[in-house]
Amino acid sequence: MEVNQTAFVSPTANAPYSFAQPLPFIERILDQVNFWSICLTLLLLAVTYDQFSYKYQKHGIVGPAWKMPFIGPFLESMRPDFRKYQAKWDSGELSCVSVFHKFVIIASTRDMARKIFNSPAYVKPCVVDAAYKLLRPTNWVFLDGKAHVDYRKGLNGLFTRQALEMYLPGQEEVYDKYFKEFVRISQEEAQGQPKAFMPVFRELMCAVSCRTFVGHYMSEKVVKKIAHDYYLITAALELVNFPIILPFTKSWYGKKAADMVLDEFAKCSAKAKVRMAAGGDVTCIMDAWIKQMQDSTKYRERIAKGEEVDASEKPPQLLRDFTDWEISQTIFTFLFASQDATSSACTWLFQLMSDRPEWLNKVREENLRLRGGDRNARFTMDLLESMVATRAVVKETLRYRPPVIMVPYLVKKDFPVTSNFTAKKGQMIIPSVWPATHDAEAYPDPHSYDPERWITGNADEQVKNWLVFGTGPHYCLGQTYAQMNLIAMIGKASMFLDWKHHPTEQSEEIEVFATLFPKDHCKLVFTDRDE
Ligand code: HEM
Repeated sequence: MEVNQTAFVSPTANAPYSFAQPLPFIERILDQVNFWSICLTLLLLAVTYDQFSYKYQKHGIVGPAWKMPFIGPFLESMRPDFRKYQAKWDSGELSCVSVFHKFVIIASTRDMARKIFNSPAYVKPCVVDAAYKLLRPTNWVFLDGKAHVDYRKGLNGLFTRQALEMYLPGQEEVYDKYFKEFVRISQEEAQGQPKAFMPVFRELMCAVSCRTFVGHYMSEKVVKKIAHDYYLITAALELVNFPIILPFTKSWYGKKAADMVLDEFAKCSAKAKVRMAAGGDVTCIMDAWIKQMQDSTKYRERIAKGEEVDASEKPPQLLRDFTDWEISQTIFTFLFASQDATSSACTWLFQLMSDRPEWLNKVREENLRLRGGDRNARFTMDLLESMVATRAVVKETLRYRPPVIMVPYLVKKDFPVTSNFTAKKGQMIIPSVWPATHDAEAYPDPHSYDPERWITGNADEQVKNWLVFGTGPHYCLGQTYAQMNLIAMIGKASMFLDWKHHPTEQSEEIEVFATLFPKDHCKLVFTDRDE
C-alpha cells in the first residue's frame, strides 16, 4: 500500500480502534453508576473517615463509642446541660467529644486540670471558637509565650492595690444608683411580685465594669446598650461554632454586638488621651493605662534630650503608645472576661444571702461595725480588706458555684498528657474547675454552702484546688479586683436593701449560659432598708 507521506494523518491514528470489552459484572456496575450513586459513595466514605478518625483520636480515653456524623454533639452544645458536663467529669479524668472537625478533650480531675493550665509549652488559651472572631485574632489574649508575658506585664499596673483604690468611687456611684433601681423595679414594675433579677444583675455588672474600665467617657445610654447587646455576645460563645459566620445566626449577631462595643471603647480612648494629656486625674483603668503611656513618652523624651533623670522618676513600666483601636481591643477583653463571670457570682450571692439569713446578718453586722455604724462611709481598700465574714461569703459562693467551670485551651504541639494518651496539635483541651472546687478531700461536704470553712476551717490552705481564677501564666488578671468588687457590693447591699428570694423548683438547678446561673434566674423582691 502506498502511504501518502504528505497527508495529515497517521496510520496508527487512522487505524480502527476498539475498546477491550469489560467483564460482564463490571459492565453491570458501570451501567448503574450515576450522579447520585457517586454522591452517596463519597458521603459513605466521608462518614466512615469521620468515624474512624474520631475513634483513632480518642484512643486511650473515655468518650462516646461513635459520633453523630460530622456534627457530633453540636446540637446538644447549643443547649448546654450542666448534668451532661457532670456526667463527663464523672466518666474519667480525661474524656472527649468531637464536634464538626474539632476533637475536644475534657480534663476533669484537679491534677489533670492543673497540668494543662501549667503547660504553656504545649497549650495556649483559645477561649472558644467564636472568641477569635469576636475579639479579633490579633488580640493580646491570644499572644503566646514571651510576647504574652511582656504584654501582660504592661497591664499589671492597672490592677495593683493602689490602682484598685482609685476605681472605688466610680463603683460605689454605680451601686448607689442601681440599688435604688432594684427597689423601683420590684415595687413599681413588678408591683411587689417576685421577679427574675438575673438580667438586672447582668446590667448592674456591665455598668460597674464600664465605669471601672472607661469611667465617664461613656454615657449611661451607651452602657445600657452594651449591657443589653452583651447577651448576643454571650449567646455566640458556644464551645464549638459552625465554622463560618452565617448571616442571622448567633455568631453573626454576636460579632455585630462586639463591633459596636469595640467602636465605643475606641471613642472613649480618644477622649481619655486628651483628658489625661491635660493633666486629668485617674478615675478608671483606661485613664491609668493612658497615663502610664504618656508618662513613659515624657520620660523617654527627657532621656533623649540628655537630661539627668532621677531613677525614682522612671515609670515602673515603660510602655509604648497604643492606638485607640489597640486600647479598645484590650479593654474589651476585660469586659469579655468579667461580664459573664461577675454576673454569675452576683446572682448567686443575692440568692444565697436571702436563703441563708444567718450569713446575711453577719455580713450586715460586719459592714456596719467596720464603718463605725455609719452606713454612708465610703469604700476604701483598707475597709474591704478588713472584712472577714463578707470575704468568706464571697469566697464560698465562688467555690460552691464557680462561674467559669472550664477553660478551653488549644494544643499547639503534640502533648503527652498521660503515659498512654497524647493530645494532638490542633485539638482542644479543657481543664475543668468545678470538680476541683467540689473535691471532698479539700472541702469537706463540698455540696453544702458553708462560708465558715473560710473563717475557722482550712479552705484557704487548699490552694491547689482553688482553680476558680485558673492558674499558670494566664491566671485571671482581674481576680483581686473581682473579689473586692463582690465584697463591696454585697456588703453595701446588706446595709441599704432587704430582699427576699422566692425559691422555685429550678432555683437550685444550674443553667449554663457561658457561666452558671440558677435556672429560674433568681426571683427576688427588693425593698429599701431603714437605717
Ligand atoms: C468572678 C469573676 C471572675 C472569674 C471567676 C474569672 C475567672 C477567670 C478564669 C478561670 C480565667 C482563665 C485563667 C487561666 O486560663 O488560667 C480568667 C482569665 C482572665 N480574666 Fe478573669 N475572672 C473573673 C473576673 C475578671 C475580671 C473582673 C477581669 C478584668 C477586669 C478579668 C480579666 C481576665 C483576663 C484579662 C484573663 C486572661 C488573662 C491572660 O490570658 O493572661 N477577669 N478569668
